Amino acid sequence: MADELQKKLTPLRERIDAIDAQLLELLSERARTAQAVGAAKEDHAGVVLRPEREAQVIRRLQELNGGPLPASALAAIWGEIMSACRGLEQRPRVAYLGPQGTYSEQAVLAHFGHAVDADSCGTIDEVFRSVETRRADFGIVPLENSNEGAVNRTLDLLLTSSAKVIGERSVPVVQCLMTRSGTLDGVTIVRSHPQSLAQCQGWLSDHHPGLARASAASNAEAARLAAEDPTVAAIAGEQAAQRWGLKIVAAGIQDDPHNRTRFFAIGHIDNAPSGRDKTSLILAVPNEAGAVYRMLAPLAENGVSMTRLESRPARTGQWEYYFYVDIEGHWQDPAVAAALAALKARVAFIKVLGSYPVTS
Ligand SMILES: C=C(O[C@@H]1C=C(C(=O)O)C=C[C@H]1O)C(=O)O
Repeated sequence: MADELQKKLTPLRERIDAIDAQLLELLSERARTAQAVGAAKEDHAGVVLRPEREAQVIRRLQELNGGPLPASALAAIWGEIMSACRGLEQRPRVAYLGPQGTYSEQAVLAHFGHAVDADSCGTIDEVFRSVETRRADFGIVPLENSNEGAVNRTLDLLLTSSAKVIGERSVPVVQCLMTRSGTLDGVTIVRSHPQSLAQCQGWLSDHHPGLARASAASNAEAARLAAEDPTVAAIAGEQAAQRWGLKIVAAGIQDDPHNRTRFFAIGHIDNAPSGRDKTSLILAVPNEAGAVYRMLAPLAENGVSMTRLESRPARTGQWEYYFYVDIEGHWQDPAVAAALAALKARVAFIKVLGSYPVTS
């Protein structure tokens, strides 16, 4: 029986080895060609990383794809290929909310691939500062969670920052309860980022109503604390358990199984249109009847779809708000440009945070 299987496997494995050798040859040729592009850019002081071009490379292959690999697999594979290719020219330094093992770190790798120097920061403020002072080329900041809504600190910092939004990345969130021993024996407190505690509050109340809850600066920081103290459990992603040597007590404990967090990539580059883009704006209008309606009318009049609307108090004490709006299209697209021109004439304040390729 084993012989029979071996007889079938041997030629198939030989075929895979031969294909891999061919792939390697092609990948090496691709890398050399990308290096030539890099050299040409250097001659013209161009930026190495071009998000719109990378989005187009992936979309073209997804269109060509006849299966069996799914579109998401092509995006992951070519994302890494392009990361490795541009890494030969320049590894971008990317600041994120650390420590290692956070979903922000996962978003860094999903967005930029592994050929990066990922720079862990203690706070979202520090991520912004790092990008603003050009210590980092890019930053990854959490923007919204499908369960808990906006990350207010990020919204507030976007208002005043000189950094532009250069990309978006959505990461599935699978929360796990973890401890040093893999059990809750002797555990009195569970720690996590407040958003994560909120995402698991139903499960915690049902399964461990007696466990005290306390906040931590990040999920991975909670994991680090749990690694130091056997009376502490943490809620974090699986990668944090690996990073801090913890064992998982229960996995997938978030109240919504489809929980995702959306991140913004921030930096100083201006993306050209990729063909399928979004633009993020901040708007403010006078505090008077019909103002929000008038604010949004230019979008509808120009056939521009709004994909997100969020408000934050302007902190003037007068019930004034900033509106965070995402629209479909690039600021250079004629319909978007017309809508923005009309908006500028109507609103008290407008800031275009950036246009960037849609990543699905
Ligand atoms: C090679 C280039 O530079 C980088 C690498 C890319 C790639 O490997 O395909 C694509 C865009 C850039 O981020 C290019 O601009 O074409």
